Amino acid sequence: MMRQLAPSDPSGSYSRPPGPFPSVPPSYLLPNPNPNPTPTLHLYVALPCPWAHRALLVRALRNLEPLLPVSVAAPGSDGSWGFRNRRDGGGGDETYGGDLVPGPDRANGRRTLREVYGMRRGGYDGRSTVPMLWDAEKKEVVCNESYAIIEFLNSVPGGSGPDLCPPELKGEIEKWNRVIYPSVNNGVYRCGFAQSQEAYDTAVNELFSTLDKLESHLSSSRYLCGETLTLADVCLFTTLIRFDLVYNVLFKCTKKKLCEYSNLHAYLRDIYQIPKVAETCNFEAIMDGYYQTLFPLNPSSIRPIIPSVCKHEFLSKPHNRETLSSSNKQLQLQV
Ligand SMILES: N[C@@H](CCC(=O)N[C@@H](CS)C(=O)NCC(=O)O)C(=O)O
Repeated sequence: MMRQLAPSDPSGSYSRPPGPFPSVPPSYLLPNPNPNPTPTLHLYVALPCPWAHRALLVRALRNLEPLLPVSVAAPGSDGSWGFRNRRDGGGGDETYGGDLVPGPDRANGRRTLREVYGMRRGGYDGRSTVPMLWDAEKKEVVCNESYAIIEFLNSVPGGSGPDLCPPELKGEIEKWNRVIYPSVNNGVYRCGFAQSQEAYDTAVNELFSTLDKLESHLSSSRYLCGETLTLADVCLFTTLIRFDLVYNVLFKCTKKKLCEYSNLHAYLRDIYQIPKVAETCNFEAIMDGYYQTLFPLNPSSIRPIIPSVCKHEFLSKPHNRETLSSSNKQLQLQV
């Protein structure tokens, strides 16, 4: 059962299959003289997914909602992504905020994400993953690798709000990503999908030793790269917001709860309280998505009660991190 859910190498370690559309083709990249740079682009996401959450966050922080419509899929009975029609109780009001609930496929009117992938010329029989950037005019998948999508969305002309990847921080952002991706973002999956004790032990020790280092780094740095929120923070946030809700319990990331790390938890609250971020976090959908669909890990599909530290009221408590921003202008990467 686990083998179907999570491919592993001979040692039992989870190995994430690479996506077949790893980068945004240069024709979509700058310089782009088109006054509306994304006229035909459409974003497919699902609310439980941390990788799709990255794209929703950058879309919100860069104020791209008017330029980039979104369709929100939900897990179907077989765990694959599907869309809800209005008569199924699906959302779909066009006002901002109202689009972040599972609803219809607004670009193609299909019932499942697999059908959308299958519309591309040449067909498709790979994994139908979110996030996925779609060219509605060419009927083609542009990219389905979250980091490439968020780098692209950050650079799209017409976006406003802070640059999340300023040139002077690009090197440092990449260094953080090399730490965070294997040990934390993919690290929680390496714990949950391990198929041998040894693979689990390696993954869980790597995860918590990295969280310990992040805890120490964030004691004197407001964000990972100093006082500027960057794409590296976006990537860390979408894993941390799911940590006590899901990964601590379902993926056996049990050494500590995230709320036991005072700096990491305050950092999480700090980002959560940035305008529009909370609207991208749907705790009910996250719980349903993980506990009800990862059948081999939770055969009864019982959804545990949401811990109080994961609720909006708790995440809205003061974080007192504003003062860190001015005291630390010369940060060095310490991990
Ligand atoms: N490398 C991809 C991973 C995306 C991914 O694994 N998405 C999951 C949801 S969390 C998915 O859509 N899985 C469906 C499937 O494997 O069929 C990224 O970072 O964008």
